[in-house]
Amino acid sequence: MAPPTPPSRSTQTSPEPDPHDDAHPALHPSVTSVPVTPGVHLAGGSAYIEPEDTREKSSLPFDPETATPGPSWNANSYFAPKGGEKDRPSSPTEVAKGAKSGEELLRRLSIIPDPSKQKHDLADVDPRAAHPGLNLSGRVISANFTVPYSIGYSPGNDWELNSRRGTSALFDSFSYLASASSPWNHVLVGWTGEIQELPSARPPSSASFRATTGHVQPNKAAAPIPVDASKPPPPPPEGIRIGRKDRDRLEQQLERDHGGKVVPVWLVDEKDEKTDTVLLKDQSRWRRYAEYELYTLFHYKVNAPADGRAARTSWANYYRMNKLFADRILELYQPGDIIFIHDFYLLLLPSLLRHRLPNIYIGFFLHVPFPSSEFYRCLSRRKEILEGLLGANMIGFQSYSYSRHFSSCCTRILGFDSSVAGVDAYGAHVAVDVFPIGINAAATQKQAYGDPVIEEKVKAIRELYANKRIIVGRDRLDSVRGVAQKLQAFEIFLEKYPEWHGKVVLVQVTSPSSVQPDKNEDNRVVNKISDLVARINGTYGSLAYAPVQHFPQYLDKEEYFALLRDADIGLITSVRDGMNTTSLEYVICQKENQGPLILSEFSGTAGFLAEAVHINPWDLGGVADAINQALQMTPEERKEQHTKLYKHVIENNVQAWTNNFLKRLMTNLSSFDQSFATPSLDLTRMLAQYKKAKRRLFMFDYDGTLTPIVKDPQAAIPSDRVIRTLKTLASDPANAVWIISGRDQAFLDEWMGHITELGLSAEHGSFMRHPRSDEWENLTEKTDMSWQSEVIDIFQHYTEKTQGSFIERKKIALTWHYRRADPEYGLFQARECQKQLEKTVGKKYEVEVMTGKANLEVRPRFVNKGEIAKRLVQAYGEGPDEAPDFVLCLGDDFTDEDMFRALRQSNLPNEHVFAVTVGASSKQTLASSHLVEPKDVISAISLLNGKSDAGNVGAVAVVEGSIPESRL
Ligand SMILES: O=P(O)(O)OC[C@H]1O[C@@H](O)[C@H](O)[C@@H](O)[C@@H]1O
Repeated sequence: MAPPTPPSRSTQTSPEPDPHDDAHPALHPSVTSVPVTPGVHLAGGSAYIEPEDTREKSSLPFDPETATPGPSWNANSYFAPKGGEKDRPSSPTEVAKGAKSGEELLRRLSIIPDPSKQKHDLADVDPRAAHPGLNLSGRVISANFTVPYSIGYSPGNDWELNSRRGTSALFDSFSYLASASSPWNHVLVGWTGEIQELPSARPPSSASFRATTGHVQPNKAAAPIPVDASKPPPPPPEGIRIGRKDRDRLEQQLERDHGGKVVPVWLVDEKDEKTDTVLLKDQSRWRRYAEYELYTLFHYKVNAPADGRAARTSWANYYRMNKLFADRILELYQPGDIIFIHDFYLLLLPSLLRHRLPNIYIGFFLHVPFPSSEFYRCLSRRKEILEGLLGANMIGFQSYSYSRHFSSCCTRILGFDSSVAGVDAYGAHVAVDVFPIGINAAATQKQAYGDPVIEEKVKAIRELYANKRIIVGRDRLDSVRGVAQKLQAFEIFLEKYPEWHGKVVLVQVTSPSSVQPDKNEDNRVVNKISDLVARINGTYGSLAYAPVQHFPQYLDKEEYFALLRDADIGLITSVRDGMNTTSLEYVICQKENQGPLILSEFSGTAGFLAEAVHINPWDLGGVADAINQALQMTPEERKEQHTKLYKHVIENNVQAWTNNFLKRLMTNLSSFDQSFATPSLDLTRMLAQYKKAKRRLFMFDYDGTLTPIVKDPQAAIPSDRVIRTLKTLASDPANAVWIISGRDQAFLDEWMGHITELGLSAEHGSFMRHPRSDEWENLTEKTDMSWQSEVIDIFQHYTEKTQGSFIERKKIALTWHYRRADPEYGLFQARECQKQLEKTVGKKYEVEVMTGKANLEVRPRFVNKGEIAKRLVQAYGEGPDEAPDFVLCLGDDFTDEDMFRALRQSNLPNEHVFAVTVGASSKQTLASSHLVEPKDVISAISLLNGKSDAGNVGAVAVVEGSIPESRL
């Protein structure tokens, strides 16, 4: 089949702006405020500067020497905005200026396509070509908490859009997706962020230099931003009112003025329908739950118990925010789009989307750490968050340990089967994988080395710190960044290695945090850092020398790159960190100097940069020693280390990361595509055959089929609804209804014995009780049972080793249960036990060792549920008017596969047999269809009984993988 052809935009010649046209991204400047120029209609919505990386194929890695930077939406967006003319986007007039011919002019204005800058020949490089079955639209809709701008509003005027600081790697990924270098069309959906009203009267920010050393200010022209000034000024108490015209204007600006289409999500407090005006009051409330609860806990910090009402409100806001994102995305969605959701602000979005569009393709990436289950389980909304995420088809993490923690939480908290490859949830397989994010390496290199201003600064900083070795650190103001640990380790270094006094400086830049979990903590961190700096400089400094140069500010980008280039050591001591982009930028900037990188093993980057010097930031003496060793590395050692690091950062750049994620998502979508998976039970067909049939046979497993699996097997008793449903079914004389279970006679008698119309089979077919009879037939009477004592001994051994496990002794079969034990340890022990049983009793006797749901069972090989199924079918006779003309067989585990096998081997026509497994559609099974859980089984039987609530089962199929809203 030919690969789906994405809507071709590169051949667009219409002068009318096409709202879906994102083929011509603008090279995103650091500050933009572009009016929509009346009378100038440009393809793609605005004039653009083609990113220089159009030659860069998506088949990465590329050659760092020749590669040029990709478009940079906010490349290094944490830099102080400059606002100068050269940073403004080019107006159409400016773009047109240098054109040497009419054709070039039209090309520059994007009115006709530039052949050298078209998207690649998709058949050659498009990864979608490998997955024709997915019917992809060719578009990626990214969902990120905010758009890449800080937005300023002045009623009636163009909106002011300033590059948003932080998450530069992610914004570069969006930029890449929107560029001509990627085969995708791209739309970014994000909140506007806290909109600031711009009254002309408002005085400019009174930023002042607050370096705590007071000794050196690297560049007076840089606009250092004091930490406290980073937060937007509080909105006026009555809030900000925004009318429809102004909102439309922002949407137009965002749609036309950037490297891809941006669609804002409006999070508002009130809306006046009459005037179509929205009111924004407490704008920060949308981030509160994510930043106060999730960010904190995901970084292994616990908040003090808070007032319950406030917690409920912030959760409600979080849910609502996710819901509004879902609404916005669904307005844009076209079948075949891929939804790529980012980070901890949008953890509920996957399921909210899946709930409404069951077949939507969703990838999710978590940029921050995911904590171990021991920590995660402290979260009060732990279930809802996991369930929200499990609506995705694939979930990506920065490092292997985070992905393992996640899978483990799904098993421990939700009871889902999981492995390192993924989680089986709600009848679907959710893939889990690791994708450490990179940076736009080529762009960083070009910026750091191509600019004469930077060259000058490199010289100036060198002169400033002449004869000194520079250790550089740049971190956000947040206790998890480990700045205090860094300073303490540096203090120990100075104490332990006095030979370095006067010869080493630590230049530490601390920029404001991108999240606002706790103001008090911010202040505590600021005070602690100030105290440490003062103490170190007081103890080891002099009038001419301050060992710590601390700058609590954003640095101008030229200064930042110059500093990274001048440094002799990069020092990262985060105590918890998803991915540290400073360390990657440092590696690029050290192309000439080849300085070593000291990196905390608690940063997600450590797994990515295995060649760096890894340290434990809590081991202050160890960090001090690492600094000393790094300072003494020979040029050969430095070169060897740096070459490896550099290659790694260049090859695993953000473009490669983006491509990798999407490629893996598509592979997963293809392998778990519904056409390969077990289909849902076709209720209509089943009902039609049921109505036609005259001799009907029903075979139901019990645990996991008619009742859910619970911690205590004795507590798995049939509900009133199950009993009534079975009774009604069995009361039809045309129906033979059997329960075929691994349970013993006593249990089946106790709970279902009173329904005399039912047939019962206990212990996997060892015993049978026919309908309307009290007698149990023993099919194993003559069997040698000497194996039992040996099995008991082995089970006993594992019971002693596995807290919470226990043995169930039945007449014939023996079961070892670990469902009350630690799920992961229990599973591990069960595998060991199984191996031992198979090597010993399994070889000596005719017995089978079977894995069940959190249990292991041993029983004689010749008795199994398949034999019973065979018997029951044969009991009708073989002739066309004798054999059952409707068979419904339901089971959930390995032991039930014997029944499905027996039915496959029978001579019954396929259309008369409904072999149904209960569980994930991805499960390996001999059944021909599946239902998700026991309640769907009861709904399906009710449908045959003619009960109206049977409709639920259809709904279950539709909302597979979604969270019930009531749980939220
Ligand atoms: O075959 P079923 O009904 O799924 O039961 C499987 C097992 O389920 C367990 O819960 C019982 O304790 C076992 O005795 C039984 O064998």
